[in-house]
Amino acid sequence: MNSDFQKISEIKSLPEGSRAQFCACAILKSLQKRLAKNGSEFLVADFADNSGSMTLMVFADSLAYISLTRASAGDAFKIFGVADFYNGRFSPKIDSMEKLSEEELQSLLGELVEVAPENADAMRAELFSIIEKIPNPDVRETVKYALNDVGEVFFRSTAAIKMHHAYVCGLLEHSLHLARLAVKLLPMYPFVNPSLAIAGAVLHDIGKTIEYSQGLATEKTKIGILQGHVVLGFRIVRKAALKCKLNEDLTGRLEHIILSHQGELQWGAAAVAATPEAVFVSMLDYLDARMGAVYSALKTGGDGEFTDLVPALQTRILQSKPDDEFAGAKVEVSSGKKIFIATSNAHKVKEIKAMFEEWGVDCDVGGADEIGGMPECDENADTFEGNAFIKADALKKIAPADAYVLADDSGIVVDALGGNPGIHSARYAGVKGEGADKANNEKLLKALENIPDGERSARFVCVLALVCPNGERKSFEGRVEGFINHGAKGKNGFGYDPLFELPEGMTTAELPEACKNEISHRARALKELIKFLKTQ
Ligand SMILES: O=c1nc[nH]c2c1ncn2[C@H]1C[C@H](O)[C@@H](COP(=O)(O)OP(=O)(O)OP(=O)(O)O)O1
Ligand SMILES: [Mg+2]
Repeated sequence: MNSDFQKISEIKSLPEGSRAQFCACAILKSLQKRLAKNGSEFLVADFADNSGSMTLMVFADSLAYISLTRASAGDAFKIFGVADFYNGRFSPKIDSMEKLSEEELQSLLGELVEVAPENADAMRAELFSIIEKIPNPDVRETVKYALNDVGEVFFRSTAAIKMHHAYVCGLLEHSLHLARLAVKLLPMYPFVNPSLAIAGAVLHDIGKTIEYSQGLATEKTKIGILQGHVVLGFRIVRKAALKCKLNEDLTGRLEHIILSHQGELQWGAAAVAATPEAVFVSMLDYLDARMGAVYSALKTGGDGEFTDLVPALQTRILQSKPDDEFAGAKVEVSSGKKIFIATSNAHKVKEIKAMFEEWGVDCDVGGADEIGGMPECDENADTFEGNAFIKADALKKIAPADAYVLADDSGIVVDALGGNPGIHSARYAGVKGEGADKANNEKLLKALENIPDGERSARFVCVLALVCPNGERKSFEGRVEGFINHGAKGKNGFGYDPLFELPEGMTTAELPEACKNEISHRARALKELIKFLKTQ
């Protein structure tokens, strides 16, 4: 029967004065009895299909009047009438209407109600994949318990009667949007707890599963009117947290996100957001609710330059697209990680960048000079690791919050000198700046003057310290074994390279850069670090 009825949007655009007959299939959204000036009763009925809505006035002398007096919101009808206009407004004359049988209704459901634009199964799978990323297992279980507790209705419910995401699967779509936003934006705010933020994003509106009747015409339920989705959601989440034995502090903070997500007290929030996670979730909700309202307003459209008034936005929205021939262009934003290297040694930057390029993850590696230069710092720890973190922490203070900071502390450890110069390699000869490498090399050769071959074993050691955007700290060590020769050989590399003889019979200053970057202490540490980054 699909072909023998027309969509409401088609009927409303029939030419004025055509007085064309139509047949529509639509759902009764609301019904009111009114009195005309002459004292006779008439009914005002709002009907909608998935293309739009129309308001019908049905008078007592019409056959349709009898059908309608027995109807209630959510019933679906086949409507026969004539398109007519009154003062330029669509005002059809209704001849008769028949209630759709249950069978007809099921076969037409997709035509009658608006469904979220994204595929429901795919949205559901993506939501669960984000839930699996929640680091804290108790919070993760709490989210799953709450969803399981409310059941399938979460995945079908609308998110609203009118304001935003007001369609089948709108709640799923809106919750997924918040979860996606949370995952994308969390790196910018490392002080926001990720488990609570994602849980709050997924669960913030779960009370709507109870606040709304889940029939074809969404209305508030009795308990929905008496308690509202904020408090209903709080109750669902509290029960889940208690069942999952979430600790008291996390339970209180998760409850607070639900109670405060509505933003302002006059919008129905039970408390003003007072934790980093609650402020974060309420702002994500604000963004997605308003963008959802813009989407619906533009989709419904209208004849004018602007849409009809959008209550959620307190304005009308300009309908025309921007006059921009580049409007379809995708903005290229590197999806990779940003890493800044905390060193004032340009050789280290060059080697690390080359190695990242060779076997890196998708990341953008920069030197400290790109963000204001390496701050002065005192490398006064007594291990390579300690000094590496001193440098990483110094740059972290001025690095963008969503960037990783990586520092390298390295040196040469000579067995005949009891491990010296070791962590003091850079300042071994006490010379700073340009002449340092030369002075260090001369001092080392002098110190080993009387040490015979066979007792000149040494190794390069490198410790890389990584500070992640979320504050996590990791270190990785690499070594390469060799011995100290009797005089500088080779022009490549830096520091002690001309003196460091590999078992193969050449110094690391004689190796081409790419070869050094395969076997060096720095390469070995960096390979471990990249393994870690790939898990991030
Ligand atoms: O592959 C290498 N080939 C030769 N020499 C090397 C190497 N790797 C470290 N080295 C030597 C150079 C310096 O004498 C000391 C590092 O000292 P270290 O404090 O980590 O570096 P640094 O002061 O040059 O720069 P910064 O502290 O800003 O990272 O070990
Ligand atoms: Mg140094």
